[in-house]
Amino acid sequence: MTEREASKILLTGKDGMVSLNLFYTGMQVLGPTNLLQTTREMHKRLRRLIAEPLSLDGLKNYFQFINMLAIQTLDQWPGRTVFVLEEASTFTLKVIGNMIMSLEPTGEEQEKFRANFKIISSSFASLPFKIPGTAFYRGIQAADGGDDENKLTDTQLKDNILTLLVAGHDTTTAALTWIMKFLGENPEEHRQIQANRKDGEYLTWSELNKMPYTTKVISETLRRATILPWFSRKAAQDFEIDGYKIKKGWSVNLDVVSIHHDPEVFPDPEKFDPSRFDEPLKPFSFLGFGSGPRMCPGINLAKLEISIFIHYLVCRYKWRALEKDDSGQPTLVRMPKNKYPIVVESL
Ligand code: HEM
Repeated sequence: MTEREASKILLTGKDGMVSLNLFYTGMQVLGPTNLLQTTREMHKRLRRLIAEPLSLDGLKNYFQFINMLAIQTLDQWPGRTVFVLEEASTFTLKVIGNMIMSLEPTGEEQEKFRANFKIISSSFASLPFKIPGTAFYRGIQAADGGDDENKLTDTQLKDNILTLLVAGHDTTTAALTWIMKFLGENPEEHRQIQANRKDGEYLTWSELNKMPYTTKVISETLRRATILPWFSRKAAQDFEIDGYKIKKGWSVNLDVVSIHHDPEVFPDPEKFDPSRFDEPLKPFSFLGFGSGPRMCPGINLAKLEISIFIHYLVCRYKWRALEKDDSGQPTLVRMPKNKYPIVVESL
């Protein structure tokens, strides 16, 4: 389905009309109780549990870690060819590894985690989970009300933590890479923030929450690159959509690339233009983080990581792309095929 109207029906999924259609390997890897496969009450409950640690308030705890990691990562960039996709992947994995498992950014455990996660992305493996004891685990358990009967089982916890890792890693990696590709060098907002800062050299929490232009650049990147090009649903009952009769059990896919390139909503759709987001858009025309009950629960985290990284990048460095190649990899999460090679200079 390529129309905005269809996206409204499929994404709001009223009356339990559709469920998320997870491909077979995804179901196997993520386990039977993962958020993506659950529906109705259980889905709502799991969403409620992960909402707190992924809220802006919850994320404050990781702000300093992400700040320092962005600085350290960028410090290593000048003087060599940097494949942005690879670096973005390392950065986002370290962030989520720290959040969910309290992993330090370097050391043996980090290496083990990275190696296993690579296997997980394409098949199965067990992760060196140390979940009990981490702040994230306590956050989830606390949100659960402390009632033993209602506590998530170990399997539910494992499945869902893995789901967050898998759902949050490639997506944020791709977004960070594409944003650098589209951003070119448009540093005004960040240099202004830096110039207005009275003391200290690091980005502060309140500055982070006042970046209107960067927010538009992120949205326009997600529109133009459409990192998740289609969303898949399974019909839980017979229904009709846009005059098509859909039978229970069928897959219905929403073609988000078409919705994001509808010239009626986005004139000259191939052009990168953050000012498209100056005014509110028609409902269901921008689906960078989805919409409805399955809208991305990692939206705050993704924006936080990207904004921090971009801040230090544009304040401290200038960069140049080494290739002019716009093709993407044929993967579910769209990424630049050439991993976006650049060279970087300190300012
Ligand atoms: C820029 C980065 C990201 C993008 C573009 C993105 C995009 C999306 C989109 C479009 C959906 C809805 C898919 C659908 O309706 O079929 C979604 C769902 C989801 N995202 Fe994200 N995401 C990002 C980062 C993250 C992060 C950092 C996390 C976790 C920490 C995360 C966890 C999830 C989960 C668990 C779901 C499924 C929600 C549900 O079924 O209720 N995402 N994401």
